[in-house]
Amino acid sequence: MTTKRALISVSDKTGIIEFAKGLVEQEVEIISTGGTKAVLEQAGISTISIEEITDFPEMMDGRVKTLHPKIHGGLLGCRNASEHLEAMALHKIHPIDFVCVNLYPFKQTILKDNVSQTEAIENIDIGGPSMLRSGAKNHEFVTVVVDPADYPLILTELSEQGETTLLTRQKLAAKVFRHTAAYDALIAGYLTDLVGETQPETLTLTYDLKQTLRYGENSHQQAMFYQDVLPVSFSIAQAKQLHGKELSYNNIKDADAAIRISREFNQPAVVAVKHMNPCGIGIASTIYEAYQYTYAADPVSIFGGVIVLNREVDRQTAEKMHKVFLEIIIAPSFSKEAFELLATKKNLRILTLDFTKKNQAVLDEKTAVLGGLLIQNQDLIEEIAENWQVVTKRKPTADELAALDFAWKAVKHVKSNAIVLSNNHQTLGIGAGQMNRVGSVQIAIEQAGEKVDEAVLASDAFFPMSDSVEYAAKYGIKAIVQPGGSIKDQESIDMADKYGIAMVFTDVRHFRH
Ligand SMILES: NC(=O)c1ncn([C@@H]2O[C@H](COP(=O)(O)O)[C@@H](O)[C@H]2O)c1NC=O
Repeated sequence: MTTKRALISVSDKTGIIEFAKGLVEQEVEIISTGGTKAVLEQAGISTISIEEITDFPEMMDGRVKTLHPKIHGGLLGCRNASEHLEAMALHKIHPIDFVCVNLYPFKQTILKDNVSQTEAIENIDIGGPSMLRSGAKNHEFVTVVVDPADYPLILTELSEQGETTLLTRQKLAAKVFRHTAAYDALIAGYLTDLVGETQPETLTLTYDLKQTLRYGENSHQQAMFYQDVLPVSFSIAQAKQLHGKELSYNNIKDADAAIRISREFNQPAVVAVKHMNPCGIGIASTIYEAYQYTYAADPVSIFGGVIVLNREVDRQTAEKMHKVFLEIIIAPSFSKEAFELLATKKNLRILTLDFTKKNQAVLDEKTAVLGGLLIQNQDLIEEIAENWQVVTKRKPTADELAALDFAWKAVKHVKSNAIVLSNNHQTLGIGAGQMNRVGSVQIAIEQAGEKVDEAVLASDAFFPMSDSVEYAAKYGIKAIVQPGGSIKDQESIDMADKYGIAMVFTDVRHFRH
């Protein structure tokens, strides 16, 4: 019987000495490449160098070392096919039964600051994936391992039954193909970005499992949370949980919605979200005041809400939040006293987020549909209120203009048809997700109650007819911001003029479906 052989060639040397020792104990011979060989020999494990097998030196800065028929023949030859065995005998190819390879650190390289293109390209591993793929293809006979976490499983099976099981080899092969596919996807993404290709004919995305969730939107749905393989700092995926129960599927979606809204504001701002819509947004000169505005915006809906504050949470603000049942609080930091107080609630999820990276958000937005994936740029268009077009006889006052600006920032985050009523620092009424626009106007006005007197109105898209303006006028709304663009714009303008409403057109629509 031929001696079993393992080929070890790893960039990440974690656990490799123990693994190699374990293989040697099972009378497996080891072949290894330059750096790996040095590490193993230093640990007293003798190995066959790759050059001895290939009869070629490692060359071209390591670009060519294992790319040789003596290696790939040893990995790919079927041990039960007479032709293959004859070819192996003829060409003196010794079978290789184990491949242990992990790849050049391409991801870590491109994540470095100011990395050169040359360095990135040099970190594209060619020989490694080739061996992994050869071994994985021939998993009927070959055990292939890419993840150090799997070394113990292999050693256990070898010591218990003298070989790995077919099922283990199949599982390891599947893992290898996932790994090489993700590795290549990252390289493809890097080069695609480099050449500025924005509409590739094939989309190769890769995400890493962050968390297996207890369930999905409902308890009978299975769910997982995958994160971008290149971390996005200002995101729920990278927020750090300091306290509380594990995030649920719905928590993650709501937190994401709240984080996106908080991107709109530079001054102290507090955002409260329920079911992916804001139920209150407040801005002020202090975070304490901003929270009070947010709470007062809708003291009923905030119950069970997700709160994002863009400044450190102090004791005073924490005391206020402590009085309310909240699911999640996210902020850049918490004072010691604030944290201690909030953490007395066992289940309350408390997270920190790096607000210094607020503007480094990803540019693309992906939405799964049955059988496909939609991709668009994020709705990050920069708008300047001074450039809006006043279409009515009356111009908005400076105070109304500030309120319209605030309402406009809020309405783009409300599910369409979206209407927001606000003053210049606080939402007062939010009408979300109605199938007709006037329905959203009615809900927002009803919610604002008596505060409708101090409110301006923002509509995420144009009014198809004048009924919304008429309804708003009846309740005393003094100013409106909307994109304009309806064939019946003039009817809405006439209606606004009739009631002395100041109306501006932004020429930009903010649907959110
Ligand atoms: N060129 C080759 O033939 C080749 N064969 C193996 N490698 C890689 O070289 C690394 C190990 O090198 P070393 O043992 O010299 O530290 C591994 O990440 C392995 O995937 C290669 N490098 C790049 O393609």
